[in-house]
Amino acid sequence: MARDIINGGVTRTTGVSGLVKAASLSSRAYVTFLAGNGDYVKGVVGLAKGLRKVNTAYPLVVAVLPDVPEEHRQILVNQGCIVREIEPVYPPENQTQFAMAYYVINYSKLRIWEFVEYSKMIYLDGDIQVFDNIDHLFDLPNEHFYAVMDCFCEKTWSHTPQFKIGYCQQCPDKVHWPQELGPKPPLYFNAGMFVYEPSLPTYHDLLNKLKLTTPTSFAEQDFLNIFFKDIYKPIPNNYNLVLAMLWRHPENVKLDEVKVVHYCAAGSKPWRYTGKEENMDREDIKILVDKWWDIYKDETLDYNRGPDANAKLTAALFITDGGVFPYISTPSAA
Ligand SMILES: O=c1ccn([C@@H]2O[C@H](COP(=O)(O)OP(=O)(O)O)[C@@H](O)[C@H]2O)c(=O)[nH]1
Ligand SMILES: OC[C@H]1O[C@H](O[C@@H]2[C@@H](O)[C@H](O)[C@@H](O)[C@H](O)[C@@H]2O)[C@H](O)[C@@H](O)[C@H]1O
Ligand SMILES: [Mn+2]
Repeated sequence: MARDIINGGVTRTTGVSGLVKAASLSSRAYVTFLAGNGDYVKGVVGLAKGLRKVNTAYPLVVAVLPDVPEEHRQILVNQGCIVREIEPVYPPENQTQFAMAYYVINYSKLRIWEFVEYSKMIYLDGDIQVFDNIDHLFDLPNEHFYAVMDCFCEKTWSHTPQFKIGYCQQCPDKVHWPQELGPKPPLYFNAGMFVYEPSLPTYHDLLNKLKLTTPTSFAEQDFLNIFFKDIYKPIPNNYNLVLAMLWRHPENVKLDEVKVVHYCAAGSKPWRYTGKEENMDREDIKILVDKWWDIYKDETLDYNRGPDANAKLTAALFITDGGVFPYISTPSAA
């Protein structure tokens, strides 16, 4: 029985083919993470609308910590998101100074490996926007962990040997890794976006290994880099533009080809943007922040309120095991 979650009514089943298609489609989803009762919910609303604008075939799951208020959860459901509450994950007792104090909550991202009703997921931070359809990433071969390489040049990296000698994997020929420092560090990804396969064995392995791993500056991002180092496969920067690349490695950025923007540089969160922090007065930053706001404010992108809302078919599907019913809103009828 399909249930139309837009109006909460019970509608006619959309037919076997629709359900089979929905079932196969619904084994894939985007997922993001939301904590607290602050303004990151705006980031997630923007992300939900951005994914809708690029006509993704897949839903957006939002893993929320218990401290996310009901009002914020309702906002997300009204934007067509699938809201899943998760329990926090804390790192072992430690004296670590995280690069940002709040990074300690980011370990809770690890819960998304438990979402095994999906065979493949793409994780996106709430401060990310998708400007081109990236559904094709779901077709990447399984058994790997796909993400974009990070950059070590911001002062948030000043505690590391890479930063101290001016080495960055984004320009490995500029400053070579010196023999005396031992083997070159393995490729390191930004954990704001990645393609992965939920798996209970991997989930339990992650949590068990976390208990034995001393926390470090970039919290769960460092931990995920250690855990997945043997199966990590870099994907092009276009799939997660870490904004610092614009001034650290402009030669590696073709802005008109960028598909995903990660507003992670200090002062770049669009919903808090003032333009006052370092680099935030750059024209390219202003353009990217405006592009985020254009989507956030676009009411035609609101869920089931777009111009072709009636033409859109929405197949809601119960998955009996957990009562989870992801919805599939197919792009407007041709
Ligand atoms: O108060 C917070 C801080 C972080 N986050 C989530 O955790 C992710 C990682 O934090 P952030 O993006 O701020 O880290 P950055 O990529 O800027 O280092 C965010 O994108 C949000 O999805 C959140 O929901 N509430
Ligand atoms: O908790 C650790 C965080 O580490 C990462 O953010 C950092 C890191 O990428 C640095 O390399 C950048 O210099 C910095 O700007 C950026 O904020 C992830 O984006 C975020 O989701 C989260 O995992
Ligand atoms: Mn981020």
